[in-house]
Amino acid sequence: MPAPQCVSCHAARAALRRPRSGQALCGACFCTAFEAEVLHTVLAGRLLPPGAVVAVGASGGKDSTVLAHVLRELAPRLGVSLRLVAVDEGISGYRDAALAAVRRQAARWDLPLTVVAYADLFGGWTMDAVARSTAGSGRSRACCTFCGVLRRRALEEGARLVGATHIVTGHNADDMAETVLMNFLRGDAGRLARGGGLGSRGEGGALPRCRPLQLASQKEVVLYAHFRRLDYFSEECVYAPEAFRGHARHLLKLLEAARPSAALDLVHSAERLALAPAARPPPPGACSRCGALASRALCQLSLVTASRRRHI
Ligand SMILES: Nc1ncnc2c1ncn2[C@@H]1O[C@H](COP(=O)(O)OP(=O)(O)OP(=O)(O)O)[C@@H](O)[C@H]1O
Repeated sequence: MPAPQCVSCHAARAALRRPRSGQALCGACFCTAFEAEVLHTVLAGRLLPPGAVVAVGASGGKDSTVLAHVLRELAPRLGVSLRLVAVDEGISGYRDAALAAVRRQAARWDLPLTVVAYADLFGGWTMDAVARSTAGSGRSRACCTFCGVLRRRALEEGARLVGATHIVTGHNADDMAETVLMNFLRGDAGRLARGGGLGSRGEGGALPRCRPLQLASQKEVVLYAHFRRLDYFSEECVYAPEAFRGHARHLLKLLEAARPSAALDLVHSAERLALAPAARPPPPGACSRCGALASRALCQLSLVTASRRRHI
């Protein structure tokens, strides 16, 4: 049976059915609709004001590749300029290939790229060194949590280096739904209380951050990359199989099989669960050792480096 006609242009054959709505669209109309939805997310949420210098966290993966491409399309209408900032965590057998993809993208899109490395920012520490130092200690499964904290700091440094006023990352609806599930499963009331808004205005002097793809499903991000023929790096980080996130991902897939809107429902639930400002836990303070943002007395980096010193 031939494919149905695209319900938007009525000229081309449909190439897909949108996973949530079931709408049959051709590739070109799907990409136009996807870009319009991201534009709406940015404008309705007032995420990026005209004149903003936007640092795009570029990992080389599908989400940040799609984000950079869409924002580049929308930049003239939004009145913003873009810089790519990539973080080299020092993960051999993984990050070098991903960085090569980011370099190809920067050249293809003619966007300035800055690479910041953990080793330069954190006294010679790379993720490989952290993983070696925690191996067998029962803390190795926390590698991804730890890396996430350092990456946040590194992205902030990189963004400041290029004169950015805002930071954007490629987290999509599935990523956010997994995080909500993880916060529930860990009983992390503090994070749940902060809710799942589209970004932060910049607590404690940090640059404002936002996630313009937060309402887009992973499937549609992949479809967009396919129809726009984007070149991205698709391998998983070598430390990811140990991460708790994998269980949340599995759980989300089961939920989506029964209820296709499960990921977006979880994202919206997190927004509704956000507590009134007065009932929220206090905002993060400063690490007593290095002064970085921290929700406890010592930040994650100080905790790891302090315990490493004790072992020596
Ligand atoms: N090494 C990095 N350098 C710069 N930004 C990063 C890096 N790793 C992650 N990010 C940012 O954080 C977002 C979410 O991170 P995640 O770990 O899901 O990335 P990924 O799976 O490697 O790639 P992607 O999300 O781009 O497909 C990315 O979309 C990107 O914007």
